[in-house]
Order: sequence, then structure tokens, then C-alpha cells
Amino acid sequence: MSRNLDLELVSLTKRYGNTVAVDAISYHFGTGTYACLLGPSGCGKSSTLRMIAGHESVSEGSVLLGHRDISHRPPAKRGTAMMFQNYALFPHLSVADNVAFSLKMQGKDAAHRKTRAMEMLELVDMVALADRLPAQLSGGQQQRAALARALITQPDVLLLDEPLSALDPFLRIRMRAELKKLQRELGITFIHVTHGQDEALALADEIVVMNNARIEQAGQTRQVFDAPKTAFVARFLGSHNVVAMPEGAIAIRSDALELKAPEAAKLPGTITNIEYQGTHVALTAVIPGDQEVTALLSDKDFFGNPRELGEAIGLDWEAGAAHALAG
Ligand SMILES: Nc1ncnc2c1ncn2[C@@H]1O[C@H](COP(=O)(O)OP(=O)(O)OP(=O)(O)O)[C@@H](O)[C@H]1O
Repeated sequence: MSRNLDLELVSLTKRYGNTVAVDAISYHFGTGTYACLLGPSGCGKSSTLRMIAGHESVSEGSVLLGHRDISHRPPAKRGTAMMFQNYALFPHLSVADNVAFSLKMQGKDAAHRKTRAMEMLELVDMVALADRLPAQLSGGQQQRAALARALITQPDVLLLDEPLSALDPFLRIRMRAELKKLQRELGITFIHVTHGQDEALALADEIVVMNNARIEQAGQTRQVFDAPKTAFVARFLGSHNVVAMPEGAIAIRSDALELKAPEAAKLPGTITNIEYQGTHVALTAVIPGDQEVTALLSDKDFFGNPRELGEAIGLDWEAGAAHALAG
């Protein structure tokens, strides 16, 4: 039977003076989950991650790993490891010595350190660069070295604070595929902080959307994306329209909107913008109440029945496609 290594946050709170950075959040991460903490700048993502890692004290509440309360243990004794945004590699140490650093701190002998460092470098495909200094590595290679350094302690939970943000867009997409593969191979829990909704959707089994120090919505990635509960989540995840209807606000995915004749549809509208996006065409229309909505049409649908700016249209959707929003 595999060990229970579920990570639980119980009413976890962080205060800096009068600022409440994290406000009594509770969440259960199952063993082996890839979770993304997502939200705008200042919503408390990094503070949450740092409290899990032990790099920030917990003001109230607790962090449990496999039912053990680790809230007040030092970072090295929690079963967690953290990979920082700027990788925090020591510039004067070789890649192998950077990777082996925590073993040196634990007083392990040089031969053991070398063997383990090379195993970790093998895992991230960096053996050939073991003797280089960090300055002699590309951004993607530095990221791999930082990953190897975090993983050498055999953590049960790897915490990643914006691990891809220092990379150019092309490399970011390649490295995110590698992160996902590594997590699958290791089978441990990854908790990854990001601003980017694309990154979260691409990587996460579960997403935790934070806003103003609280969890606004969390759950399986597709469930949250398909049924946002608040206007904030719908707008933050993107690809949704938030529409004020007489019965209350609803969210509808842009790709769920269909064009019909005005009298045959739920909403009449007038086309204000048509944007060609290669595989799709984004068509924006103004609807009653001076609201704008965007319909994402396949290029086949659009060019099969092209529309013009200023044209009157009807916007329709299937019954299950609209989600009532709270607040
Ligand atoms: N050491 C600190 N002292 C005082 N206030 C802090 C400190 N660290 C963070 N804060 C405040 O706590 C709040 C949450 O910050 P945090 O860094 O957790 O947010 P974040 O969501 O990770 O933001 P970003 O995406 O910009 O990194 C912010 O209002 C921030 O200004």
C-alpha cells in the first residue's frame, strides 16, 4: 500500500503587520497531484507556497503532510522542497555541487554526494554539463539544474514558484512539457504557482484560483474551466463571456456561442469587430445593456457564412452552456 502523503492546508493564514496576505484558506491536495495556484499579483499565492515550504512562518492554521502537522518544522525537515523563480543557484559552484548542496549540509560524504548528484542530473538530462558553472548554462539548463537540486532531497511535495517565468515563450512551452513528464515519472505532488492561465490549464490536474487572499474556486482543472462560479474566475481563466441577463449574471464560453438570425436567438447583437486568428475567427458584438461578447468561430463556420462589421446577428447557446454566477 502506498503511503498517504496528502497535503492539507487547514485555515492557513498569513499576516504581515496589518496586511492579511492569506486569509484562512483550506484545501486538500491528494498524493501525486499536479496542482497550480493561480491568481493575480498580490493575491497571496507565493505566501501560501512559502508557508508550505517553511520559508515563511504560519500566522494561524496549519499545514499537514500525511496527517503530520509540519507547520513549525524547519524547511529541510518537512518532506517538501522548493524551486525558486530565479533558480537561486550558487554562481561559484559547479552544477554538480549546486545539486549536491543540501547533502553537504546534511554532512554526507563526497562520494555519496557525487553519486546522488549524477543520478539527479541524469533525471533532468544534464549529466554532460555537471562541471559547468551556472553562468555557462542557458535559461532552460539552469532551470533543470534547479529542479535537480530541489529533487535530491527526495521530497514528497515539490513547490515551484513561477518556475517558467524566466524563460522565453518558446522554451517555456517546451519546459512545461518536461515538468509534466517529470511529475508523472516521479509520482509526487507538484504545487506550481503561476500568473498564467494557459500554463495552469496545460499542466494542472487541479487548479486553485486565488483572489484577495482567499480561494475563489478550486477543483479539477476542466471542471473549474467548464463551470466557473464567479465572474472573477470566468474572466481570469479567459475564453469566457460574462453577461448580465435579467435573471442574473451568467458565464458562457466564447466557443459555445452560435450565430443565428436575431429573431431565432436568445440575444440580439451588432458586430463591432472581426479578428482572424488562423484556426479561428473571434467575432465581437455589442448586445443590450451596452455589453460586449466574443464568439469564437471555427474558420470553416465563419468563412462558410461570412459576416460584416455592423451586421445585426443573434447569439444563441445550448441550455447547458450557460453557468449562473454568484455575487
Ligand atoms: N514580506 C512581506 N511583508 C509585507 N507584506 C508582504 C510581504 N510579502 C508579501 N506581502 C504582501 O502580501 C500580499 C500577498 O503577497 P504574495 O507575494 O503572497 O502574492 P502573490 O499572489 O504571490 O503575488 P505575485 O504574483 O505578484 O508574486 C501582497 O499584498 C503583498 O504586498
